[in-house]
Amino acid sequence: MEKVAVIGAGSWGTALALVLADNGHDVRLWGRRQEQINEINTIHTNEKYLPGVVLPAGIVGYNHLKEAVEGVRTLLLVAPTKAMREVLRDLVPVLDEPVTLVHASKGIEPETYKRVSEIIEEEVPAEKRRSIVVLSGPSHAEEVSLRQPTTVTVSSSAIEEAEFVQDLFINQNFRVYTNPDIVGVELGGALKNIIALGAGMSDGLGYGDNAKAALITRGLAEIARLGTKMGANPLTFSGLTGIGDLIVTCTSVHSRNWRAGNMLGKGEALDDVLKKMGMVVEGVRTTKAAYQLAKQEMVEMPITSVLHDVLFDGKDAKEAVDELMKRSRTHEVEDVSSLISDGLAE
Ligand SMILES: NC(=O)C1=CN([C@@H]2O[C@H](COP(=O)(O)OP(=O)(O)OC[C@H]3O[C@@H](n4cnc5c(N)ncnc54)[C@H](OP(=O)(O)O)[C@@H]3O)[C@@H](O)[C@H]2O)C=CC1
Ligand SMILES: O=C(CO)COP(=O)(O)O
Repeated sequence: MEKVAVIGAGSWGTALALVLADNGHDVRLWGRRQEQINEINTIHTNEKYLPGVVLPAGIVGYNHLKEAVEGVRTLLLVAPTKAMREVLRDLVPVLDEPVTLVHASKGIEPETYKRVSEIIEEEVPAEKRRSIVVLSGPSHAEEVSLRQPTTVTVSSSAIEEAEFVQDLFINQNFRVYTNPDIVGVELGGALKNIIALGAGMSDGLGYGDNAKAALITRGLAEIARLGTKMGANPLTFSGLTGIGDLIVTCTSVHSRNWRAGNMLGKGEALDDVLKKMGMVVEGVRTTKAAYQLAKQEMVEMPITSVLHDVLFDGKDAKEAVDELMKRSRTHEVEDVSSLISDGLAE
């Protein structure tokens, strides 16, 4: 049995705390609102984020970070990407021993283009961390908390640390794989949220399954294009954290990104949509980050680019689709076009 502190009592932190408690670990779930922590400790629910779910008694809520992390060797960080630096800056002074830092957040920071593991590396001094491990994959909190079959991947540069985390979480409902490609695992998880916004928008506009299949497939192509440019293994994008997460987020009504996109497609304004959601919609900030990063790296990302214009420049969603459909003709598989331009195939 391990002592694990889960930092972030939103939907995903609470669902992962439930998996750890089911596995018999001593789970401390930290949240910043005292009334939420009282609810977790007295009636064992977190109604705002996981309505109807009764939490195992093995989850104890904490409102004070220092108390939550005392004597703990493993921390699971599940704050929205936007809040990650702030949370880490509060956390570092209360860490006495080096810890394994697992994170399960999916985003890229717009100002720096940093992945979450890079933010952790910057904020937590080397002497306070054993390793950084990423947990990602097709996994909605709503289904995990009902103990429905789910698969995820953990990734770390230290395989024994990834296997340690695999063992912490794995059970008959929650199957955990390892993959050493941190860059690919994190970029797949972050960038799929952009495409999910687009899939929701397409549904909101009244387009059908053909359009959604196109978005998923061409979305994967541009995710892999940027990902490999940033150093990822292209094979990672055909795994759970690539196509797997893209499928679930583009097709599930649980997806906050899909739902936000759907409202945008129906003509609602971004600010109103975000207010209505009441939960984090990571794809919005990640669209900004990916759009700028792709420009800097000179990587073509047509879907991300039109979505950026819809979200931040007032482009009409229907016009954005027209623009995508009217792009000049091209090959489906880039390797073919480079072979042709090199005169090696025709
Ligand atoms: N939900 C899911 O199914 C999945 C989510 N993820 C990822 O997990 C991450 C967290 O998402 P999720 O749990 O769904 O988000 P939610 O919107 O459900 O919850 C957000 C949580 O973060 C807290 N929070 C927000 N801002 C701050 C801050 N500045 N300081 C401290 N805590 C803060 C909120 O606290 P408060 O209630 O007090 O506002 C709340 O506990 C995201 O990166 C998401 O992409 C990944 C896989 C699945
Ligand atoms: O990452 C997720 C599922 O794997 C959650 O996606 P949403 O944030 O769109 O709900």
